[in-house]
Amino acid sequence: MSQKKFNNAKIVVLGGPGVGKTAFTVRYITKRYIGDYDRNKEMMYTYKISAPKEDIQLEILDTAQNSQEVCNKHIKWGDGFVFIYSVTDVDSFREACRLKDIILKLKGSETPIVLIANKCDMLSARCVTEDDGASLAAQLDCPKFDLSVAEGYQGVSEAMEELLIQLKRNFVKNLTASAQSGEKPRSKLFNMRKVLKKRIGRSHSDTF
Ligand SMILES: Nc1nc2c(ncn2[C@@H]2O[C@H](COP(=O)(O)OP(=O)(O)OP(=O)(O)O)[C@@H](O)[C@H]2O)c(=O)[nH]1
Repeated sequence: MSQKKFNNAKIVVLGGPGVGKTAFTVRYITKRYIGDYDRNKEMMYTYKISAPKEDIQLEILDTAQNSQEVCNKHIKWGDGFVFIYSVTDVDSFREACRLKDIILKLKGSETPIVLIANKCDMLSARCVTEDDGASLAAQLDCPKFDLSVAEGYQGVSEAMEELLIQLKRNFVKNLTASAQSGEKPRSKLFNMRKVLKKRIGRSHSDTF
């Protein structure tokens, strides 16, 4: 890892069909809810957060329904994950449980994740209980946000803030771990000097 500051992160928004992945992403970036989105379309967004010390550049991948192979590729690419299910759709909750197993296998248990129980405004259509969601969050060891992307920006913003906190914590931890193992990030100049030294050494030995 050569990056010394937490100034960028790759986030993947995952979930079953129609759970509100695009609505969530667009709400976070624009604060708006349009209500009618291109269905099953994968989109990559870049979004800059202004922070006091340094801006943070986010790449946010709003996924579509993909083959398992593509889904695994996205998971390997991401640093942090937003798992969305709809409280009105049991299948989407099962999909979140399935994704949990894949994430734990591919990325390990310390991966930054937030779990989103979306469409809480649809009270009479609710079929996934808060307890079901809480149990999944416990298995993932991650915070859960019960919200309605349709109704407001606040929950979305809080969930993303929490994910950023986890991402930063993970970044610092990895940096500390690599410093302790003596694996210092090398500058380009350092590497060039090393190559030059080797070359000079070789040409000296060629002359004898
Ligand atoms: N009632 C309600 N509808 C929502 C909410 N969030 C999203 N929707 C609606 O759910 C539908 C699907 O939303 P999308 O954001 O397209 O969902 P998606 O997960 O990106 O869908 P795919 O990419 O097709 O899998 C749209 O009609 C949204 O308006 C919500 O919080 N409440």
